[in-house]
Amino acid sequence: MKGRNAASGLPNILKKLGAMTAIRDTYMVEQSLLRTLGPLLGVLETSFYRVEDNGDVIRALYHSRKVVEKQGAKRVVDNIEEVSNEQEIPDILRNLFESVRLLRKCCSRRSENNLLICYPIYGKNELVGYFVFQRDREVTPVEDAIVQGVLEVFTNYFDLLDTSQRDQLTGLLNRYSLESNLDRLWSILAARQNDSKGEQDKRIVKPECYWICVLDIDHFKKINDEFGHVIGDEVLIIITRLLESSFRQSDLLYRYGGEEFVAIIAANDLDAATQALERARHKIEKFEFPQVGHITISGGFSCADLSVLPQEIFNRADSSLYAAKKAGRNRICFYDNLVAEGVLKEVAAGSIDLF
Ligand SMILES: Nc1nc2c(ncn2[C@@H]2O[C@H](COP(=O)(O)OP(=O)(O)OP(=O)(O)O)[C@@H](O)[C@H]2O)c(=O)[nH]1
Repeated sequence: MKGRNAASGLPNILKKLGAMTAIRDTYMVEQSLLRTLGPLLGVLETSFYRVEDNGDVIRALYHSRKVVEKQGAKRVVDNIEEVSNEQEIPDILRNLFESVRLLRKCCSRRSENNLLICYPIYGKNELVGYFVFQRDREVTPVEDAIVQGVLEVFTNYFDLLDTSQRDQLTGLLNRYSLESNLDRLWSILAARQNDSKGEQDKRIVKPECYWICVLDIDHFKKINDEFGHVIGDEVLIIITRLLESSFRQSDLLYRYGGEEFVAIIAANDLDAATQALERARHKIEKFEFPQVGHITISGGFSCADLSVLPQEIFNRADSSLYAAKKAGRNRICFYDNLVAEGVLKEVAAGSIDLF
């Protein structure tokens, strides 16, 4: 793309920015960023790596486009793949990330016949990710200005959306965000199922299952009544931090209601999921809360089974939480076990609409 072409592509760029800012879901906005920048730079593959505070990659998005010809007509087909806990980032890319992080600007590395080019992405002045693509030549000053501009619109809009999806007291994702993420999770699982029928991508380490857990603080009303709402709020914040430190960065944690949290965690099997949840419960049980002393939580969880509606899985976890409360609190119950023990009756899939 020469300078002249880039300028003449302005209406197209504005159209794409308009489309990007019409989206109301943070994950879709990330995808839209790649769909916008790939064609602008004339490349077929782009990637976005989201990083946590210490610089570790927590999520990667890979976008690819190819032109397919069917009955004489050409069509562009694009594909987005999302990977949590990406394990196999090549050394050359890690090295490039490090330079970009230290220099706080776009850097490139020669890789065989191509250049690997990486831009830093900032949110609230902190590094939040990298935008990466490969090409046979460096970016021109005009392209550079366009990429920087698009990245700036992206981060400003992303921050705005992210704020609207977060609970103000704890900073956790809110109930509205859970609703959209549950549907998204089901789409990812469906894509994986199709994937496993075809050729598997060896690069991706896929957890076998996601688990949805509803957690609730025990006797929280008593804490408010005895110590006041300010202390109650402090307890909510401390419990949030304890839960966050018990799960992986790539797991999702929501404040669903007053003293109710929802965790969506990736784990290979029931044992691993139980361990993660028990670790969280135990951490809270052991903690000495200022003024209040010891507090416990109860929880119920279920496996994200694709053949069942997301709302129904949530309902299973929620009824398991109710069973945990009834059984004496300070415990986490698994839905299938409760059904096998006859404590809960299996509800027909899809018959309940919670949201
Ligand atoms: N401090 C504070 N309290 C809240 C907030 N949101 C909800 N609550 C309180 O949370 C309490 C929830 O009480 P209940 O639903 O009766 O549950 P509980 O006392 O925890 O009892 P169990 O769940 O049965 O163990 C109520 O007193 C609410 O006022 C909040 O943002 N801050």
